[in-house]
Amino acid sequence: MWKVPRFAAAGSRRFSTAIHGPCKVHKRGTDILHDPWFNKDTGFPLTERDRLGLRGLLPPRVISFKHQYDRFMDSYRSLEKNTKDQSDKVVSLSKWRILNRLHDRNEILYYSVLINNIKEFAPVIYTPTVGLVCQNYSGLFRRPRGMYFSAKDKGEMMSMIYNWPAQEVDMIVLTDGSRILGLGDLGVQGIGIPIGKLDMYVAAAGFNPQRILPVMLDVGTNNQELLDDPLYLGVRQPRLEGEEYLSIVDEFMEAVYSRWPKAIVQFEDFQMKWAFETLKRYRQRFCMFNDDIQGTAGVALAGLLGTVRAQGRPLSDFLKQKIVVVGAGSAGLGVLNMAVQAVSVMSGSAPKNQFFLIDKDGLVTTERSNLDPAAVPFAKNPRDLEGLTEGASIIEVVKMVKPHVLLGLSGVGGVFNAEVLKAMRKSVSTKPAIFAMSNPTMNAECTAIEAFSHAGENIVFASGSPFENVDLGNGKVGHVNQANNMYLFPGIGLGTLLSGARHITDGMLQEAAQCLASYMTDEDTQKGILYPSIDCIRNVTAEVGAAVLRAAVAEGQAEGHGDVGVKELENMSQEDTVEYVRGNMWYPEYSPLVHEK
Ligand SMILES: NC(=O)C1=CN([C@@H]2O[C@H](COP(=O)(O)OP(=O)(O)OC[C@H]3O[C@@H](n4cnc5c(N)ncnc54)[C@H](O)[C@@H]3O)[C@@H](O)[C@H]2O)C=CC1
Ligand SMILES: CC(=O)C(=O)O
Ligand SMILES: [Mg+2]
Repeated sequence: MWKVPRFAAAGSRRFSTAIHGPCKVHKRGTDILHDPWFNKDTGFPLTERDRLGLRGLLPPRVISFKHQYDRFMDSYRSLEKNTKDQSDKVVSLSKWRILNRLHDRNEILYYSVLINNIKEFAPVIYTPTVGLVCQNYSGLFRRPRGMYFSAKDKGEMMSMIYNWPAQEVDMIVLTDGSRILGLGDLGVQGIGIPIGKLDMYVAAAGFNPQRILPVMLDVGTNNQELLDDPLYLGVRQPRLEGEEYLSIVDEFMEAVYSRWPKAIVQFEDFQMKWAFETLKRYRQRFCMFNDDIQGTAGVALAGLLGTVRAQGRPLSDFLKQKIVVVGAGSAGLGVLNMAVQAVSVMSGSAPKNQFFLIDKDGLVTTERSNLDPAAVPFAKNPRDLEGLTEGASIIEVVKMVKPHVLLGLSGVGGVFNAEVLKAMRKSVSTKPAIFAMSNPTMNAECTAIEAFSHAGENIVFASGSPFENVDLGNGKVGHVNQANNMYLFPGIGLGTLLSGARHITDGMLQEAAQCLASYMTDEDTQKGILYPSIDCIRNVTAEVGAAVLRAAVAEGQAEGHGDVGVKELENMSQEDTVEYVRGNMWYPEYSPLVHEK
């Protein structure tokens, strides 16, 4: 059953004094300075410079880590000051570039500034700026990051995978670039998304950046503009389809698991047909999940349960909520699948006329010709619809249903227009909820200001990309939530890794969603605050990771990790498990480097 426990927020460690064990490095001299995993810039102590053949290759003064950190932040602040009159696009890309240059030079310093300023930097390395970066990636490209497997590499992947320099990989984020955020097919340029997601894995879950791998599966693109662009860096051919496509993904998955049998693969931003097909094809064979289908679903469900609490109602009222989902793609259908599972768990039966699904052709009913099989369970029987017919528009549905929640995962900016939002004033809920979850910002179904000004001040609002809170006048503030799968995927990954599970089950994902749903207090939810601040994302991830791990143990999926066996996992209390997960998070600190041939 869905419970409502509460957890104390924990602060992040800023500059830890913990002594790290030495780190082996198989290089010397300039090779170390050019390797962002090991480079400390001017921070190398003199003894280390002697040991590693660095003496004379750096200016003589040794700069402390804190000094390096402050120096970077000062440069960042100057850049902000110097670009303040420029367009949003120029400012965003300048911020991304300065962070990216640090990422390419010194990862410890990069992750330190990222973790300590996550609220400010997440919108730069993740949504929305990552969308702009992907759109311009071929021009922005300077240094490679991650791996690229293309349609031209068929038959070679089993050996190519050994080109990756790390002996161990824990987490892979894989895309084929076919549906990047709400921006469509960006081909090879979509690599920015795995990179941004994995930055969130490091920042939120403390994955070791030496054990993560962003991957682009370049099977061509159907984006003619990119095919015509002389700078385009991907394979210049239309996307592979059917068996040809699947054989490339199969070969990649076999190659990954032959080298790293315990790695976890997150599928990200695949167009809907391949998102569902690959999930079905691999989830029983490999330790993988689809973030857009499963991660998004858990975050949305947590938000939907939060809206029930925001109305001051018991969670069992979820069964009475009318919810209109706009967007019948991988994300929208993922949300509905999980919402239906939650209803079944709560009531023991299927939902009754509670959920309404709308796609680009309007309300989805059983009368639809060519109904997508994945949408069939949510297609309305016209007999159950009073006054609505197949293909009814959003405004017609909202006026007729007067839903508690209007949730957008359509990828279409502005589709919740003034008329639709005004119609939400007639919602049967005391606190109507509007979730404009599409990314990046320009693809959000509405802005926060539009939602509060048209739908009224008593709404609950959430968006996929961040918006500022809205000043409602008279000292009142309209709270903006960020309903983004970043609240779950890091914990799903970390909990799975530490459990040693070979598969990611529905039970593990449901526990992740429930944990997030119960994270906020009643007091917060009644103020319209459904999700925690991103500032405490490591704490959220520790709780979510522990919930996933415990579910894996309870279901007999866990096999243990490292020196910690299943028996020890079984004997951990809930608090012990949270501490165990937290204790396994990597923190960016310089370790002494020891040369080994
Ligand atoms: N906030 C979050 O955590 C997440 C947000 N998303 C966002 O959700 C959006 C959709 O993602 P997917 O489902 O994977 O895409 P998709 O391409 O699989 O599905 C899009 C759906 O929207 C429908 N649609 C298009 N135009 C419409 C219109 N004018 N009115 C109503 N429906 C319309 C399409 O028919 C389709 O069913 C993207 O913008 C993505 O960034 C996706 C995953 C997570
Ligand atoms: C957040 C995310 O995964 C998306 O917009 O696709
Ligand atoms: Mg995604």
